[in-house]
Amino acid sequence: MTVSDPVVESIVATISRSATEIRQGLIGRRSTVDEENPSGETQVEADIWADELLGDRLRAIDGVGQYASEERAEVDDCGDDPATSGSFAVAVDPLDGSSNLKSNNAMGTVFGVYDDALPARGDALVTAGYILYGPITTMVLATEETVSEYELTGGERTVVETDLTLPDDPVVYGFGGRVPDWPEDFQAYAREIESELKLRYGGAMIGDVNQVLTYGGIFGYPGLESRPEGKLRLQFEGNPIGYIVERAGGRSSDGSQSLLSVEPTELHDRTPVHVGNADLIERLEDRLA
Ligand SMILES: O=P(O)(O)OC[C@H]1O[C@](O)(COP(=O)(O)O)[C@@H](O)[C@@H]1O
Ligand SMILES: [Mg+2]
Ligand SMILES: [Mg+2]
Repeated sequence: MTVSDPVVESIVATISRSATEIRQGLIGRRSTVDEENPSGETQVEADIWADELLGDRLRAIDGVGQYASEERAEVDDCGDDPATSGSFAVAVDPLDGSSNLKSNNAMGTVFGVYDDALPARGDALVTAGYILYGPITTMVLATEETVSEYELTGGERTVVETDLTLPDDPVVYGFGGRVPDWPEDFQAYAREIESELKLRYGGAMIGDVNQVLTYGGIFGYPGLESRPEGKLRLQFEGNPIGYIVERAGGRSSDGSQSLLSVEPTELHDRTPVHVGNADLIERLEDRLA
């Protein structure tokens, strides 16, 4: 199954073909380097390597006007301006959850294809997806039409599900950040959810969101007392995940509105992120109001 726009298909094919290589290249690249990314976080060798690999390949595609990643400070202009031409901007979190490399746990790659210049609102996304490096390498891809799941091996992508939707009856939840750092209203909401659903938290947004897409439920990384803007980045994490979950029939929220309506101010903006079954997100917004 391919995406109807040839440039977007080329972007998706490039990322999915690179995924098996990225997975293989993690070996020997687990240690931290003496560098910080633009969000002030320690980088591991693999973060920088995966960013360079994806950046080189995506910038070479005709019709990609901008490449941006969590690992580089500025937008890389590599073609026509996506705001005024038919070009696309690609925003990537090359390795999501890379601190899990040390303990050898799940990680991912997240991407969003915008038809506007970055930083852009999530409703400018035309496609978004993620790779999950679990026991099997899979890709979840959301387009305007549908959400599909693929298995990736040796550069090939094989469809396993063409119309992925969030199960109606929620089963799992996962919330990031230290509990004492959660604002009181979020703590009260979490107490309710704990009594209804099962905890699933692995410390990589992609792994945790994939649990929610598989079983139904809610994933959240809230605004914290010490950091009201939360931890996750709007362009590289919040928008793509919000788009995917909304396309799959769920909802996304920054605590008061859909992530896709959040107005960005800077490329590396952070935002609280909540995604999951619509009724759970509505309840959350009521509690935080
Ligand atoms: O360790 P914490 O505070 O629970 O944070 C976990 C969150 O941070 C992240 O690892 C941030 O992503 P990066 O690894 O891409 O910086 C998310 O994947 C995850 O949801
Ligand atoms: Mg991430
Ligand atoms: Mg990352």
